[in-house]
Parts: sequence; C-alpha cells; structure tokens
Amino acid sequence: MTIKRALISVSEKNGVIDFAKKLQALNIEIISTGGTQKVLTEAGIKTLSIDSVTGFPEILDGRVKTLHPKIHGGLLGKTELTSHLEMMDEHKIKPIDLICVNLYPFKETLMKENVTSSEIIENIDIGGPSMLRSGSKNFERVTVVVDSTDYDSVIDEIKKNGNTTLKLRKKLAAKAFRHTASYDATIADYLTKEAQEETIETLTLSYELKQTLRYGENNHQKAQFYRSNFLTNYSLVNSDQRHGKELSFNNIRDADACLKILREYQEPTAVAVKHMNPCGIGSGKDINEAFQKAYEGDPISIFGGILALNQEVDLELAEKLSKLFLEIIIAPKFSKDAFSLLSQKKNLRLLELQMTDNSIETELEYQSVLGGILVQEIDSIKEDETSWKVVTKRQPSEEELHALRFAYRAVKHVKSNGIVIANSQQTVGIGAGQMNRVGSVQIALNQAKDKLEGAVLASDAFFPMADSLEILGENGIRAVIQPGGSIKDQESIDMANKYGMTMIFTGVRHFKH
Ligand SMILES: NC(=O)c1ncn([C@@H]2O[C@H](COP(=O)(O)O)[C@@H](O)[C@H]2O)c1NC=O
Repeated sequence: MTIKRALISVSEKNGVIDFAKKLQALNIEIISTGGTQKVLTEAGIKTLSIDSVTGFPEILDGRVKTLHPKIHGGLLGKTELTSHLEMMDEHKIKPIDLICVNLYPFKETLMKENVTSSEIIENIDIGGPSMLRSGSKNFERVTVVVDSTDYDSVIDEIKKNGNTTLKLRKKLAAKAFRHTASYDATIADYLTKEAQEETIETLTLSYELKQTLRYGENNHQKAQFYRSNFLTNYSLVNSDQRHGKELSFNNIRDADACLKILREYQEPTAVAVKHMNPCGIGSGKDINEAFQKAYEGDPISIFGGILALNQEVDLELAEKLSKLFLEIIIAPKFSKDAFSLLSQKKNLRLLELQMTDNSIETELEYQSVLGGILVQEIDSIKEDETSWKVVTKRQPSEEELHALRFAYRAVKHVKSNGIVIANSQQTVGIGAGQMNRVGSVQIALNQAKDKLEGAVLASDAFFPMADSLEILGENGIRAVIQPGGSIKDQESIDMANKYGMTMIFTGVRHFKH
C-alpha cells in the first residue's frame, strides 16, 4: 500500500517546506491547518485546508481545528478491515497515511520572561497530541513524524517503496508516544506546582538526552546523560566545555558534587572533589588565595581530582593549576592567557559555567532503588544560627565561630559519617563514609596532623558516645559543631568541658548517605 494522503500541522515550521515539496513530488496529497497552510501556499505548495476536509471551520481561537472524526477516523481506520472500510465510506472518511505534527511550544512559553498564565495555558496543545496518538496507535498503516530530523529518512523510504517500512513506522510511533508523554509531563509539572501539590500519586518526569556516554561507572555499563527541561544555575548541564575529552559518567557525578559544595560559598572559593567527597575547600580574599588554601588542605588527595572555582581563572592561577594533575577545572571564566596555557594539557577538561546566582531553591533529587525511586528535597535548609545552642561552659570566640560556620557548610556535603576539621578559610582534615563516627574522626585528625593549631571540627550528625570528644580533646581541637540529639549527649558535653572545649548544637542533622 502506498502513501496517498498526508496531514501537516506544525508550530515549528523549520524544514517543513522542503519536506512538503518532496511529499508533493511523490504525488501525496497534503492537508494542513491554518498557519501551516499559509506557509506552504506561500512556498507554492498545493494543500487542502482542514475545513475543506472536515466541513467544519477552525473555531475557538484554534482550540478546535483537527479534533474531528474526518481526521481521527482517517488516522485510526484499519483499512485492511472491510467493516472499517465500509464505515469510512459511509461517513465519507478518507484514510490519512502520514502525519507531520509538532506541538505548541509549551516549555518555551513557560520559560519566557513576564509570561502570563493565560499565555501558558493557550500553549497547551490538544489537537496535535491527539493526532499523534491516533496515528501512532495505527502504526501498522500510518507514518507519524514528530521530529524534523526524521524528514529525510521518511522521504528516502517513500521514494524507494511508495511507503515507509513497518520497522520505521513502529520506531516513529514509539518516538511520538515518548514525545507526547514528555510534553504532558511538563504540563503536569507546571500545574502541580501551580496547585501547590506536594505528594503526587504518580511521578512523571521529562528529561531530554544530552549525550550518550562512553560507559557508566565501569566500562561494561552502558550509560546516558539526560538534561532537565529547565535550566538550573550551577548545573553542569549548562556548562560550556571549552577543552578536553568528553566527560565520563564518574566525572559528571564528581563535578556535580563539586558544584553543589561551591554553591554554599559566596566569598572567593575553590573546591576540590574526589569520589564525590570534598578533599579540599578553601576561601580567601581572592581566588588565588582560595585555591592555595584548598590545595594545602590536602595536597595529596587533589591529585586526579576535580576543581571548581567561583571566580575567573587568571594566568597566575593557571600557572599553579598547570603543575597539578587534575581531571577537570570548572570556573565561570578562564582569561585568554590562562586558557591557552591550560588547554595545552591534553587530558585536562576545562568547563565554563554559569554560576552567577547561588541561591539554593527547593529542588528535588532522585535516587533509584531496585524496583523504585526515592524523591526528596535537596538539603537546602538555611542554617538558623539563632537556634544554635552553645552547650559547653566555654563560649566560642569570634574566630572559632567563623571557622565553625565554614566547617559546618562543608560537612553537609561529606558522605556520612562525615567529619570536617577546618580553620576559618580552609578544610584541613576530612573523614568520610566510615561506618563509625570515631573512625571518621581519626581519619580527619590523621590528615590534619600539623594543621590542628586553632582548628575546629564539624560533624554531620550527633556523636553517639563521648569517645570522639575525648580523642578531639587530646588532639587539641578547641571547638566543635554538631546537631546534638544523642541520648548520651551529656557525656559528650562533659567530655568537652573536661578539655575546655566549646561545643555548639545546631539541632539540624545533615546526613549524606
Ligand atoms: N486544536 C486543534 O484541533 C489542533 N490541531 C492541531 N493543532 C496544533 O496546531 C499547530 C499548527 O497550527 P497552524 O498550522 O495553524 O500554525 C500544531 O502545533 C498542532 O499541533 C491544534 N491546536 C491545539 O490544540
């Protein structure tokens, strides 16, 4: 069976003239909706108007154009069934064998500045998805084109056989259903937010393929990277990779962890990450000093790591960075000479990122478990220092308080059990991902060694026992910040007092499992 009739109804009209011309040259009759018909007619392509087929005008400002049995019957009718053919005959419904439809730009409208809600609602396409669904259900006969990148392969197949192959029609139908599902997911997300609903009975997500990755966590695992429909500040998805080979799966996760930490700091700051944990965070009066602090915090672990900085990298800094082995450097900008120096390193990736506004809004994060998915708000709670309680006899000095704030912002991003030892501008010891807290404390102390003078300690969750405090006291740690909440808190407080330490309970836990 050959394709005899096509319907074209597109909002995004790029490439459609060429496609329609080729269909016309293949003797395919074309029906089209108002705006599309205008464009095609102007290009000298003969088309039938929708109303001449339906016998009904386009009404309600375009809300009803193709929603008619003459169209949907033409798409859904099974021409191999005599009963269908008889019914189509009786109601003067002619088969439509190909549809080319793309939808009202809902997402693009949503992202426009100063857009009104009525403009958003009017950009919910109803007739387009209906046609896509009707045609796709009947993929045995109907070719459904929703993506202009498929125009050529469709034309090629029709040229060869007068029709597309069943294989291609099936592929295109699946694509069309993915397209309408994603389109609806975006609308559902918008309306859910508008209706201020929090717990929804069905999770519908819409992400677009950004790139196929060479492999996943290991080279026998296939992997892809999908982007959200909406741009997020500090997101790797919006980065401009200016140099180096493609990011790997592990690079992306590490770089994301790095950026989530960087987002916590307004002052010039550098963050180095290894295996999703920070290994050095430094702040300073300028970005050079910040990097120096981050580097000196742990000059060993930064090797092979990922570094993100929240200010432009200049030549002076680039010279220091070029001496290190780093996988990725992320910054809002690289000066011209910094870029030419760093881009000489073949294995280094350089990424420029939009990181202007570091306000952390309530975002959701997803984690898959076997057979399910967990959704939670990201840990973006604003620290309310007025609810912090000094539980020891000694109050923290201004300097200690400054360091405690710095350390507590960092420990939130360390895998539990998380321990950070820091001064007011630099992490000097990080204990991460241990199965007991005292183990993390020991790792952090071990790493901090000669930098313990005046250092403070932050813990992501309470100390279950006084043993950690005893070790800290013996090692000269003078100030501690932790959520509190253990039944043995009093023992830890007594131990802190014994060593003349000061300790703050924040009341807010920051587990990161
Ligand atoms: N209401 C309908 O019956 C209807 N039928 C097709 N559309 C959409 O109208 C658009 C094309 O319109 P035009 O050819 O007038 O520019 C396409 O994006 C198509 O998906 C419709 N519009 C919205 O639902």
